[in-house]
Amino acid sequence: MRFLDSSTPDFAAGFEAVLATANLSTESVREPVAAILADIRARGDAALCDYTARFDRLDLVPASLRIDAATIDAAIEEVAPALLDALDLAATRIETFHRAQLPADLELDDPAGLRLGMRWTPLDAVGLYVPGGKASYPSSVLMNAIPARVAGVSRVAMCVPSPDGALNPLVLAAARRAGVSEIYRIGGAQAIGALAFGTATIAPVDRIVGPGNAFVAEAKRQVFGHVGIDSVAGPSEVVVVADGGCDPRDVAIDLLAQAEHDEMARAILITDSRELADGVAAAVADELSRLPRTAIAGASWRDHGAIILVPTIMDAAALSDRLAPEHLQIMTADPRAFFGAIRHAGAAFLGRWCPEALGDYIAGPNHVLPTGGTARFASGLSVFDFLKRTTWIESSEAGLTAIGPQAVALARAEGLDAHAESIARRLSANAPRL
Ligand SMILES: NC(=O)c1ccc[n+]([C@@H]2O[C@H](COP(=O)([O-])OP(=O)(O)OC[C@H]3O[C@@H](n4cnc5c(N)ncnc54)[C@H](O)[C@@H]3O)[C@@H](O)[C@H]2O)c1
Ligand SMILES: N[C@H](CO)Cc1c[nH]c[nH+]1
Ligand SMILES: [Zn+2]
Repeated sequence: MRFLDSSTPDFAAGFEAVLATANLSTESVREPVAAILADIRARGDAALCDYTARFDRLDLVPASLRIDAATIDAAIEEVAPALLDALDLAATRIETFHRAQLPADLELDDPAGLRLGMRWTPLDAVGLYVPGGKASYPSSVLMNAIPARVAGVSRVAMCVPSPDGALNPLVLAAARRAGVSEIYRIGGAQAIGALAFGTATIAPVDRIVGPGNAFVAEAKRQVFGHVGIDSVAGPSEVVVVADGGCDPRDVAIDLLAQAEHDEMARAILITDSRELADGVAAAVADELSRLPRTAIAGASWRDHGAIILVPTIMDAAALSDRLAPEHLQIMTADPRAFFGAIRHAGAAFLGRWCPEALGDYIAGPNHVLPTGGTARFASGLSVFDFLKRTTWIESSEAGLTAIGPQAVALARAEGLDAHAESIARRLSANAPRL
């Protein structure tokens, strides 16, 4: 963990180093991912089965890539009813929040006599990536699939790795609850390649969404253009802004809740209280000694963790914006005032009673969020990722007469005579000539 005091002369260099580790780079896996994608494109299912055997230690044949309905039914039978109820509450809340996002079509009466509009249409087929290497994520199934269904996508294909053949029953229950159409037991770059290019068993999709490790993130980046993708959601991150009124143990466990996702995850505290900073450092060490995922969380905290001391809590806003974190947890006396000063964050959690984990599971907004500083220009998953827009123009003869001559003039200025003629030939003889 790095400790930085913004009042010291070496702070700028130290903060640059924090920024450097926070910037998403998948450069180191660019070549292996390109090779996997090329192989999937060339050899389809056979390559998919080979990589699954190599990386997930699971021997498959093409017919066993897809998880059948009987396996899903049997898995759901295994899940405790109370857990299915919790899943259902989460699904209902996520559905309500995403339904409220649905945009209305636009239709304008134009003063020149045309009608102009914009119509939203759901995508036909999407691919959802649900991570499954170091942990299982039933919650990510809901977060990926529910917005797709709310948007009206008819084919929702999901890939989830099952290392050593282990399938999490709650992942399958979540897929059933959220209305996933097809589930494949594959992961990594090979799953992204199969969804993008298609194989004999898996039909290609139009857009691939969902978080994953560096291999998944880089594969999505490489298939972009052939298919659409959402933002690049890589290893998890949190910036916690906390003042001296907070309990150091609350802050410590909130930082570790992110660190336990991945050795590459990043958890950063910014505070105006030296006492809190020292208390959190001690509490993290203590909590790490008892947490089951101590190896992963400990490595993340050691290599990517930071505590930054600032003179006043509002000074934390500019630093947080430079990090543009996936999650920003605001534990200050007036969290709304602090949030008002923030421009870049995937999602914000306001107040001492709002740990980020509440948003991971059940609050309603999506937990698939931009990481690695990409919150500067990207947003979390929403119904908009599953919709596209078509604009439309309807013109009468009067409308064409009103604005056609200017279009003819512009077409001639571009030297595009067929464009000019296609309008000019429809203009009435007494329309103005420019
Ligand atoms: N941003 C978000 O919304 C969000 C949500 C949940 C999880 N996450 C992140 O998703 C990530 C999940 O990662 P994960 O590893 O647990 O699961 P994963 O499913 O993303 O990756 C597992 C796959 O990686 C591939 N792989 C592993 N080692 C490889 C190698 N050496 N060469 C080629 N391929 C290899 C394998 O095919 C394996 O199936 C974590 O970083 C977690 O923080 C992010
Ligand atoms: N915090 C993760 C996004 O970075 C999402 C998640 C799923 N389950 C638990 N957490
Ligand atoms: Zn989480």
